Parts: sequence; C-alpha cells; structure tokens
Amino acid sequence: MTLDRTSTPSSDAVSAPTTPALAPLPSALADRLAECPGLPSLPAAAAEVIRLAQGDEPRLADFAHAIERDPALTLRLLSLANSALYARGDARVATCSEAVSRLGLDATLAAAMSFGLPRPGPRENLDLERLWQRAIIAALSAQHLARRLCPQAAGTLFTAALIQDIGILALDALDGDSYRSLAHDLGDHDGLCMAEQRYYGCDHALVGAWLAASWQLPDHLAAAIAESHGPLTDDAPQALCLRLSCRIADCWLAEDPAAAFSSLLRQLLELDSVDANRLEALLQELHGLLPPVARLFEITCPPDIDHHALVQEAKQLLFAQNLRLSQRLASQQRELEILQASHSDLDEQRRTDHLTGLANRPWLEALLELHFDKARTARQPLSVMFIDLDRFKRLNDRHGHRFGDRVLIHFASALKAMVRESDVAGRYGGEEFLVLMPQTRRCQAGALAGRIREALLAAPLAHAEGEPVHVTASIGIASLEDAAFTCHSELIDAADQAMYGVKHGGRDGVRHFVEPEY
Ligand SMILES: Nc1nc2c(ncn2[C@@H]2O[C@H](COP(=O)(O)OP(=O)(O)OP(=O)(O)O)[C@@H](O)[C@H]2O)c(=O)[nH]1
Repeated sequence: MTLDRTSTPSSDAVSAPTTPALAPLPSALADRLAECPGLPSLPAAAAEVIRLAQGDEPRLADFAHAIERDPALTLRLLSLANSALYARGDARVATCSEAVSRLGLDATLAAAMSFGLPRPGPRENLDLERLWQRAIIAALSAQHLARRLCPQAAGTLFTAALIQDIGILALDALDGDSYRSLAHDLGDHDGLCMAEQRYYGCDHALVGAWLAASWQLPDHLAAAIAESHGPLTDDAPQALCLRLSCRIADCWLAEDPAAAFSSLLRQLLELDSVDANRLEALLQELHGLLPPVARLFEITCPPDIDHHALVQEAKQLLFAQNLRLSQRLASQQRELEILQASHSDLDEQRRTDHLTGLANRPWLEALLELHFDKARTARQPLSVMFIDLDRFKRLNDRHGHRFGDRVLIHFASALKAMVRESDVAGRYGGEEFLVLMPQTRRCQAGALAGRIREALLAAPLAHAEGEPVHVTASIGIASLEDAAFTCHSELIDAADQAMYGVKHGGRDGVRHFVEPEY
C-alpha cells in the first residue's frame, strides 16, 4: 500500500506545483547560522520520514517502519491518531501503520519534528512553554481555517503553523543572551520581528524557512514559514490561514484577551472570508481540542477562555472604539472646517486692502499677470486704468487724515459699483487705484473712465461742515492694442505714464497711452 497524498485532509498539498523561491538570508547571518553547532536539529525518524516522502511513491509501510525505530515517537503518534483531533469517533488505532494512515503525511511529519524539538524545561532561557502553547493554538487555528478556505492545504498548514517559529529557536541557539534580550516579550510578536529586522536584517520567519530548507523539508513548507508574517488579505487563502493563526494565538495568550480579540475583529472587518462568527466557531473548537493536544505535546494547556463571552466583549469593545473613533473623526472634521474657514479668511485678508476692501497691490499684480498671459495667448483685448485722485494732500491738510480715509472708502465703493463683474478694481497705493479690464478695448475703457469722472462730478464723495466735497481724478489708460507690451508691469507703467500726462495737463481728465516716437 502506498500513502495516498490526496485521500485524507492532512496528507495532501505535499507537492505544491508553484512554490515561490525563498528570499536569501543576509549573507553574514547565513554564514554564522551555517557554522552554529547548537541549532535545533531534526530527529532521525523525522529526517527519514522526509527522505521517504521525497521518493516517487511513498509507501505507508516504509513510513511506519522508520517511525517504529523510535518507540517514544511511535507511542506519541498513536496517541495523536487516537486523540479527539484525529479520531473523530473512529475506532482506536493500534499500529504505527494505522496511525500514519490516519494522520496523513503532513501531520506525521509535524509530530515527528515537534517531538524532537527543544521542549519546555527548567532552562532559564526563552519562554519555551509559551512558544509551544502559541504553536499548538496556531496549528489548530490554521487547520480550522484551512478546512473552510483551502481544504487541500489543511495538513500542510497545520505543520507550517506548528513550526513557523522555529527561527526563534535558531536565533536563540545562535546568540543566546543577546537574542533573548530582544525576545524578552514573546507576547509582542510584531515588536520582536521589528527588533530582529533591525538586528539581523530579517526576521525569524526567514530564518525558520532557511532552517526548514536545510532540513530538506518540502519547499512549500519552507515557503509557508517564510510567508507567515504579513498583512491579512483574502486573495491568498493559505497565507491568510497561517498569518491569522498566529494572531489568534497571540490574542488567546494576551494579558487582556478581550482587548486583543477586539483589535483582531477590527482587522477581520477588512476581510470577506473570515468574520466574527467564524472566529467564534474556531475558538469553540480550540476550547475542546487544546487540552488533549497540550497533553500530547507535554505542555501546560493554554489558559481556558469563555469563547462566547470573550467574542461578545470583544465586539462591544470594538463598538465602543468605533464610537469613540467616529466622535473623534467628527470633532476633527469640525476643526478642519474651522481651519479651512480661517484659512480662507486669511487668504482673503492677504489679498485685500484693509482700508477700502478692494484688491491690494500684490493681488492686482498677480491677477494682471494671469490676464496678461491669457489675453496675449488668446489674442484678446485687455486694458488697465490708473486713477489718481487729485490734490489729495490738500484735502488731508484741510479736513484731516480721517476725513481723507472716508473719501478713499467712498470712492472705492463707488468705483466697485461702476466696474463690470469681470473687471477687478483695486487700490494700488495711497490715493491711487487700478482697474483691470479683461476683454476690454481702449475705447470701452475710455468710456468707463468718462463715467467715473461724471460720477465724481455729479455726487460729492463727502461733506465737510455741511458743505459737499468734490474730488476729481486723473485717469490714464493702457490697452494691449496700444503697443507691443512684453509683460504685465509694462502695461501698468504705461497706464501710469498716461495718468501723469493728465496731471501735467492740469489734472481732472483721461488719457490713453501713446507710444513715444523715437
Ligand atoms: N487719508 C489718507 N491719505 C492718504 C492715504 N494714502 C496716501 N494719502 C495721502 O495722499 C496724498 C498724496 O499726495 P501727493 O502724492 O502729493 O498727491 P496729491 O496731493 O494728490 O497731488 P496730485 O497727485 O499731484 O494731484 C498724501 O498726502 C498722502 O498722505 C490714506 O490711506 N489715507
């Protein structure tokens, strides 16, 4: 009789067709490991089982024969085959062949390896008891999950989860105390991996895979160990089973399991293939299987948990956390809105002349630059009007600076009311104003200047001691069509120059820029 690799849930997936190549270990670490005498070694019976498994047609009798040479291992395999984990109500097995047949190749391998690896004992080093507890919780969890998500790999995943942390044993053998100082808190697995990355340039998963490869374990087992740390995603069910299995083990062994499981539930929300109900069913199965399996592995059984109450508490904690999170998000959103409002207020202030509320000089120049480039590219008209109120010093001197301010404010609001929506009126400085007029030819700009003068004539900008105070303005206009302007500031200078022409001509008037003839 040959051992059928596909007939039992645990004997399949031995030959994964496409096993990804292992990432290489950092070379200095590989050299040291290769020369380290105290690395965990494979028990002779397990080595023989592996050798046989790599043959073309592994025969059940050969496996049984290899194992029978190790009576202690034979006894334990029989116990395992008759345990609740594998017996499932079937008759008790009495021979090594029957045990191997029931367990399948992967579980036989797992058992052979695990019984030969370092056991919890009085040594004052790593907390091996905890490592083994974690290993069996992970192995049972991986197997449970795999039965639903990728049944053909259930056996492989049991074995891979069981030995996924052998890299820790290897690094412990390599560096002793200095490694133990990194691994002092085995409950913080992510923290340990990060510390290993810093110290060795890789974590114990890669070291474990290297060790598995050096024991000639099947490639897919070594690859699974290498992949045992990483994000939880639906698209790789085998990696998901393994990665989730060690998280479940960490939660089970955590000081506050409810808090740990609630954070695991949060991660499950991202998954389609595993939810809180599946987790609860898994914990229930573990609750029944852990005591006999712990006895088989000769370790103290992990603390019992009330899986139902625990999942309920974890759900409530998650709910409370979500509530707090959404409250925090809402208040952050409010703060953001206030910040945005004050930012746009600030933006507005940055662009505005504080006395008149019109655009200020920097903003006028920035806008004109934009309009200038756009008008030139699109060959569209553009005009600029420079307005200087006449004899403003005299007005200030006569009526006071505050009075002058009020005149400026009134003129600004009158100007704003007269220009088109698409125009921009601004205060260029002191008693000087600028109007930018996109899509406006010189004649249209001239018409607006005329209306401004008429308005100033028609209505006084203020009253002093009951008397109306009229102000006149000198207005210069420059339009793109007046000359070959090369930049926006030339247009302002041209309008300014035209305005000065009015001043020199006696003030209160309008002039267009005329290019000087040389
Ligand atoms: N009230 C007030 N006056 C200002 C403000 N900014 C500038 N001025 C005054 O405007 C006056 C400008 O004087 P000048 O440059 O000599 O020009 P002008 O008196 O208007 O004479 P012409 O431009 O030649 O018609 C100065 O007295 C400035 O103090 C302001 O914000 N408020």
